[in-house]
Amino acid sequence: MTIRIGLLGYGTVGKGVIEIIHSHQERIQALLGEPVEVTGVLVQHLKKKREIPSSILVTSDFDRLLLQDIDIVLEAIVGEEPSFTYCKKAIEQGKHVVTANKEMYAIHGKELKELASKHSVSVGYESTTVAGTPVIRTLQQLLQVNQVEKVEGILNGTSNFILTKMRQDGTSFEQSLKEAQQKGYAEADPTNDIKGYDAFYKLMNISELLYGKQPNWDDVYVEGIDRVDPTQILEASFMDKKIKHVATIEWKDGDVRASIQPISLTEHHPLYSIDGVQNGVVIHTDLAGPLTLSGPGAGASSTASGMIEDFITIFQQSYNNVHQFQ
Ligand SMILES: NC(=O)C1=CN([C@@H]2O[C@H](COP(=O)(O)OP(=O)(O)OC[C@H]3O[C@@H](n4cnc5c(N)ncnc54)[C@H](OP(=O)(O)O)[C@@H]3O)[C@@H](O)[C@H]2O)C=CC1
Ligand SMILES: N[C@@H](CC=O)C(=O)O
Repeated sequence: MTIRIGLLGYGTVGKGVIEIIHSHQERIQALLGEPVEVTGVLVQHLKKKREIPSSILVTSDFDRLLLQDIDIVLEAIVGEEPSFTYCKKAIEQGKHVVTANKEMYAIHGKELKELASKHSVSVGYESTTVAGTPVIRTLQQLLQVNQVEKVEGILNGTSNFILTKMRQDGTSFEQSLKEAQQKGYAEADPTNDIKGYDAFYKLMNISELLYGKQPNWDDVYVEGIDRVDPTQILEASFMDKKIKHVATIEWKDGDVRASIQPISLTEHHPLYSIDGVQNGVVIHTDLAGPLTLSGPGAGASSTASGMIEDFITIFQQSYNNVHQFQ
């Protein structure tokens, strides 16, 4: 039998997913024992020209996609809605879901997981947070015994790319943002990237995983990189420091505290050397000590890789009759 995938979105990430399924078909089939096929792709603008094989249904009607008898939905569209409605509907019809949509997941992740558990399916969300760099997987693994006291992270590829270009090459903010958009790092509307909200949603997903709750959103200080001045970057460089956009979450005084802001770091900080589109997290644990994990924070290949890894894990678990990611 073939495993049938319904893909939501054919932008940077959606295209990356199709490419990996095509280029790694043999490997995936060896892992799952069955061939894998994308049977339908959901898009917003049907008239856009795309190079999608004619065997794949291209539609803007989600119900039509569901009629394709799919086993799993890979969701790579943008924003809270209609993403949440589609994921919910898919789960209610017994389909697994993998999402890269950090905003939707920060708002509705908990509800989706509970619903998935009721319907004996799974939800994967690795790519919501630092693309395909396995931050979620690593935290899930650590949580078995360790207590994670604090996580500090550079969580937005676009912001780190821009700050690095401004510092290393003296490129303007505007030009660096343009390059980040051309490379597929920035969102089509980059407001959330440069104002810190993209990192905020990722941090909320980490919070939910670590502490089973999120801080009150109004209590979280969120500042983006849009007001960082080239002279501040230069002044930091003169003192051998780098300005980095750092998101922090910790358990303090019986509650979760979080903040997101540009901070000047010395070379002794583990996030100091993380440049360009690379992101990184420092995980402070009680037993394993501080651990640093870094990798690409954005881009087609990395993000699609995270989604495919989730997809494989879900089917391996379902063969073993285990459901539900943490
Ligand atoms: N780019 C990256 O590096 C990363 C992205 N993500 C997340 O992945 C998701 C996709 O990102 P990305 O591929 O960059 O985005 P793009 O803007 O490149 O592509 C978005 C795709 O979604 C489709 N789409 C948007 N809204 C709707 C809708 N209402 N109904 C149906 N289709 C819709 C668009 O259709 P059409 O083509 O017709 O316009 C397009 O194909 C986002 O949630 C993003 O935050 C996560 C990690 C990294
Ligand atoms: N726009 C995001 C994409 C990945 O989540 C970023 O730049 O980090």
